[in-house]
Amino acid sequence: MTGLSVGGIGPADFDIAAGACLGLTGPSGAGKTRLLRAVADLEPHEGECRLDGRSASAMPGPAWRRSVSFVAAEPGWWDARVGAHIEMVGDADLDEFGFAPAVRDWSVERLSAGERQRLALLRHLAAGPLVLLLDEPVSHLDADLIEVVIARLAACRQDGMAVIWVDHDGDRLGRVADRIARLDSTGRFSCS
Ligand SMILES: Nc1ncnc2c1ncn2[C@@H]1O[C@H](COP(=O)(O)OP(=O)(O)OP(=O)(O)O)[C@@H](O)[C@H]1O
Repeated sequence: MTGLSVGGIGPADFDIAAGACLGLTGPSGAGKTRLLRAVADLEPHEGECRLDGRSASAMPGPAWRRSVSFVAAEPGWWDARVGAHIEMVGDADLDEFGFAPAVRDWSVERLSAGERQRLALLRHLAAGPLVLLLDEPVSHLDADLIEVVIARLAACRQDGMAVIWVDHDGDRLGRVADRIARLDSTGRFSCS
């Protein structure tokens, strides 16, 4: 990312190698979500994002987002039935994340916050992104499930997927990330 800024947040300059994880933290309202959305080309922004030399501005947004996938803190659902969202997710993956295959027949409405979080993550992973942008991805999970998610993401990183992980928990970021970036309350970006 070069000179990335959105609504007075940034500019942010950083590179992420394949398989690396950048942690992003900062106070509530600093602009972490907006910065992730800018990386995903979901918000008008300045600056340039490149993936393997390809510029986001030279690609249609949906094509960019197939490679650079944003997992929102509150995932969106477009069908009343869970199964419609996870057609590409196998039963073994569901099991790993604590679900029986019958979850496909559940209504989205009945899902708990943590169930939504896990299913949304599985849905994004099934698409095989090169970069995953995670906005507080384990905020609704218990300690055991947090470990499941961390282990799964570590395995994906072994396969080359890069991650930006937004979290308020500095200890957790210290565990999962190679480098920590910070937005302060004025939107100033710094990276260790
Ligand atoms: N489309 C928008 N236009 C203008 N301001 C916005 C827009 N979306 C969000 N904001 C504001 O930008 C600021 C940063 O929001 P953002 O959601 O990125 O913060 P955050 O760092 O992710 O916060 P939190 O840790 O609470 O989730 C907030 O003050 C928010 O109200």
